[in-house]
Amino acid sequence: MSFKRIAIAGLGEIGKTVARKLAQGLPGLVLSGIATRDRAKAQAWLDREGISCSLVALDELPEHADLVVECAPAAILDQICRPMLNAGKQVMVLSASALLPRHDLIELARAHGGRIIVPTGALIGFDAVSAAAEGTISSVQMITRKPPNGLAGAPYLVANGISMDGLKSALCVFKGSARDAAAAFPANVNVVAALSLAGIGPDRTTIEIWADPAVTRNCHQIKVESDSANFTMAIENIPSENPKTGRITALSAIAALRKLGSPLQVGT
Ligand SMILES: NC(=O)C1=CN([C@@H]2O[C@H](COP(=O)(O)OP(=O)(O)OC[C@H]3O[C@@H](n4cnc5c(N)ncnc54)[C@H](O)[C@@H]3O)[C@@H](O)[C@H]2O)C=CC1
Ligand SMILES: O=C([O-])CC(=O)C(=O)O
Repeated sequence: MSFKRIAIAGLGEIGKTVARKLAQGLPGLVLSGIATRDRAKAQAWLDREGISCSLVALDELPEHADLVVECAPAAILDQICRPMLNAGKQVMVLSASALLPRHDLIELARAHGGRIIVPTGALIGFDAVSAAAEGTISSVQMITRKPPNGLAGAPYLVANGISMDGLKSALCVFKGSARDAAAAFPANVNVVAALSLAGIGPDRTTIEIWADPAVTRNCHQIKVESDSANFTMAIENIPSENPKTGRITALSAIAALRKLGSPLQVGT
């Protein structure tokens, strides 16, 4: 059996969970490298976990992997994707907000026979959305409610002087397109960026973002109207140790990896 070599870029909340699972074993896949900012810290973590894996530089990833799971800060998306895609390889992108304005990376994948895979991540129902998109979708509307600490520090809040401190009741902090939301909240609503790529694009997909001290989970509601079906979907994500990131995100990446090596594929 030939194994697909999987590397991880970014050993944070998502990267650690994916690394653990790959080290335990996913059929047909092998953990082949990790690119991280702080090598000493990463090595100490690998030692504690009993995982043996080379630490590599971002530009060395194509030598070590057939597919890289990108789970790093949005700012370094290009440094991860470009070398891999130039080499005709695959990148699983979690930083979907950063991908939204980067159509050139999709063109690069096309030009070199590479591939960008965006898993459903912290959201739900991309099977139904992409099926409906084969017909005609008239609207995709999303409402996100997060505990205030799941939004704190977002560039839009900082630029507009909106503080999350001592918030007593739910506050709508943003209403607009997925494109504008991804730029305004790059580490908080990757979900709407990915949803827009699955459906009708970043300008027609809309979102309201609420900071809500009454919720403890990252809650997303989606309403889709189309000529094949109307549907509403909701998910309440338990935040991980990183309050911005739901626990299910890493599991979605693992499920997408598992599909790569599986003889049975269920769902679109
Ligand atoms: N698509 C989706 O549904 C979701 C996407 N995300 C996104 O996924 C990405 C990862 O999320 P988390 O794991 O929660 O973030 P995290 O902040 O826990 O981990 C990111 C890791 O990247 C490392 N890093 C920083 N600079 C680096 C460099 N130059 N080279 C290699 N590594 C570097 C950091 O040290 C950190 O360990 C973020 O962009 C986040 O916004 C998060 C949740 C849902
Ligand atoms: O999309 C994101 O960046 C994270 C998110 O909303 C969640 O984990 O529920």
